[in-house]
Amino acid sequence: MSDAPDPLARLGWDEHAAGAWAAHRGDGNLPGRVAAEHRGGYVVLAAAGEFRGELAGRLRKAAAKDAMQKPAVGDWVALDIHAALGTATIHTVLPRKTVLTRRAAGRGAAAPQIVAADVDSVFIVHPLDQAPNLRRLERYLAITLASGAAPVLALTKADLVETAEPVLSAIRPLLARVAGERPVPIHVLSSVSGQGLDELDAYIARPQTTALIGASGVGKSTLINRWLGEERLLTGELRDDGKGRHTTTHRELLVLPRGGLVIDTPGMRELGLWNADESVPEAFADIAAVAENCRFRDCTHAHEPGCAVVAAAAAGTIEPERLDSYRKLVAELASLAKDRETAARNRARKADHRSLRAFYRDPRSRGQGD
Ligand SMILES: Nc1nc2c(ncn2[C@@H]2O[C@H](COP(=O)(O)OP(=O)(O)OP(=O)(O)O)[C@@H](O)[C@H]2O)c(=O)[nH]1
Ligand SMILES: [Zn+2]
Repeated sequence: MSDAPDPLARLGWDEHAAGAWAAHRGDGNLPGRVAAEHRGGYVVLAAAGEFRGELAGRLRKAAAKDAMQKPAVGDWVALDIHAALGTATIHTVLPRKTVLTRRAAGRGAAAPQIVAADVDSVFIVHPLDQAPNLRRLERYLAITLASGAAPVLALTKADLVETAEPVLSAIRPLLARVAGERPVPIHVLSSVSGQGLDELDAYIARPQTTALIGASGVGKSTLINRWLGEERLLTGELRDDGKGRHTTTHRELLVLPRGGLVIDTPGMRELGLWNADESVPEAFADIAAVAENCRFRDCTHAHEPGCAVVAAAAAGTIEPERLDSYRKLVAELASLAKDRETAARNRARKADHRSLRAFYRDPRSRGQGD
């Protein structure tokens, strides 16, 4: 690519985006990318600059019915730009290349929430000064694999430990069992000393988009600030002394000096599985391979006769913790499926009630919301 890329290339415009856009060329709209979502609306980036985005009526209605249709940070969208007002109407979300999705937080909600769209890699961030929570890493891995983006393990705060070896040897076996052609890369980093940062150039150069996930305080914002070359994001320290700068506490797509783009995902406590039916077995390829030999296809590997997984655990070829973790994620997927069924039934029932009320012109239905 040339030294002076066209403005869309600066937003991560790639073959996929160009292909997705082809269907919209000629309808008068312009392509743009969702950089942030606020309570009242969106921030979108386009070739002509940054605009305040709002949803077109039709898209608003579709998004209210189905959360996956709602524009998310990272999405390419078709815009009607009102340059004089600094605003843009978002008409369409272009077909996504990848989508990182979690189950919306909160009790009983059987709805998805998009964490980031159209990312190429997802950095799963873990600090070296903490013992790795393998269960948590397995969950991050399953969610990342489900997104279609490439998982990368970023081990931060290398300056705080003498050696990364204990954490590496705990994590390596877990990553070695992930199905797929490419092994999951591991990077040992420090945003303080700069160690390992030059290994990351491939992820943060044009036209790559990278999302960072991980618990609070693992060093996501600090790493992004390093990439930005400025203290743009609010980090733990800044938060403590409460200095006001251009800071952010929400998901935001940022353009990096090297031409890549990055999405921070601060403050995400829960990462419930959503579309992970296939990626959980992918993250547990070792157990999934053994499970092929279970007597029942829908074996939960708990108490069924002829369970090959339980037999392998008894024989010591599968670690009990790993089996336990796998079972928990499989159970979470099963309960999600049940909650989704219930939610769908309730929606259908509500629709029936509405049409019945309309049919009988029930006076109670007048002036009463539901
Ligand atoms: N020693 C050391 N400290 C670091 C490093 N990276 C981050 N920190 C510190 O760790 C703390 C948390 O870092 P953040 O970057 O705010 O963590 P975060 O992952 O963005 O956290 P949330 O925004 O809450 O999700 C801050 O005090 C940082 O200064 C590092 O490489 N070395
Ligand atoms: Zn079984």
